Amino acid sequence: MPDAPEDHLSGFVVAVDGPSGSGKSSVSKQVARVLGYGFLDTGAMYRALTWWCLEQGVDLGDADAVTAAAERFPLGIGTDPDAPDVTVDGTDVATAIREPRISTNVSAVAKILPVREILRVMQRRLINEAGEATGGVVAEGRDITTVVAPEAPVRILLTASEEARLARRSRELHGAADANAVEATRSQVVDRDKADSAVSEFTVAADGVTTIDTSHLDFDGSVEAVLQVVEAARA
Ligand SMILES: Nc1ncnc2c1ncn2[C@@H]1O[C@H](COP(=O)(O)OP(=O)(O)O)[C@@H](O)[C@H]1O
Ligand SMILES: Nc1ccn([C@H]2C[C@H](O)[C@@H](COP(=O)(O)OP(=O)(O)O)O2)c(=O)n1
Repeated sequence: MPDAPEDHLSGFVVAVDGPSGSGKSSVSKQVARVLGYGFLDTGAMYRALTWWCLEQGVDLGDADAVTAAAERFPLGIGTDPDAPDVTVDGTDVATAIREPRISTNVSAVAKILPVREILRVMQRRLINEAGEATGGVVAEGRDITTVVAPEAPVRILLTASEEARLARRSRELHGAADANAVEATRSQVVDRDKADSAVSEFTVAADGVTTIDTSHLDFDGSVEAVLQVVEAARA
């Protein structure tokens, strides 16, 4: 009997996990561009599901209702690093899913284990489709190295100090990293990571996972550090 589609991974998979603001999305996207690989932002999937539940008036505290929404989730997600579109039932939600109302609610959705299992299956299918199309994929999130693609040949935990992560997110959201801007960002970074840590281990590297601390690296340095781990694995 042939393997079920999710039984093995197609293409060369680079799995990247880490806390908010560590640089997962931006660094992984650039690594995918350099390698000519696909790119999968799994956080965008949790965000889009949260957007859809809110849109439909689903009570995020009702795990059965959110799971039912996940079962019929009409998500479209691009894996081209230059066009990572996100649509829900044909509506472009790429900008809407970055709004604070989604950032503050997404952990409630991500903590529901049957929802995680539904998205895990979708994520493996997307990784395989992208891997078949381009030869490889860089997939990033919170549980890619441990749950979604634990057999990936490259598994990286991207970390950075809380101070560095707060400053980056603050600059991104408020254009500044002064004390007020950092305080306004804290709940979206620190509190969310605490909530997300209940269901995924992304603060300590699992066995076989390489930690890259980007606290003192600039963006290009972080990209280079990831590429070096990939090159070592392919050598
Ligand atoms: N090594 C780095 N040094 C400085 N800024 C960075 C670095 N990596 C990412 N950034 C910036 O920090 C912000 C958050 O990065 P992002 O990739 O969204 O993090 P994550 O996906 O882990 O939450 C972005 O504005 C990004 O350009
Ligand atoms: N593989 C993943 C990816 C994201 N999540 C959850 C946890 C996060 O709070 C949200 C949003 O993830 P996202 O990567 O967009 O968040 P940050 O950019 O790191 O702030 O989704 C998850 O539980 N598992």
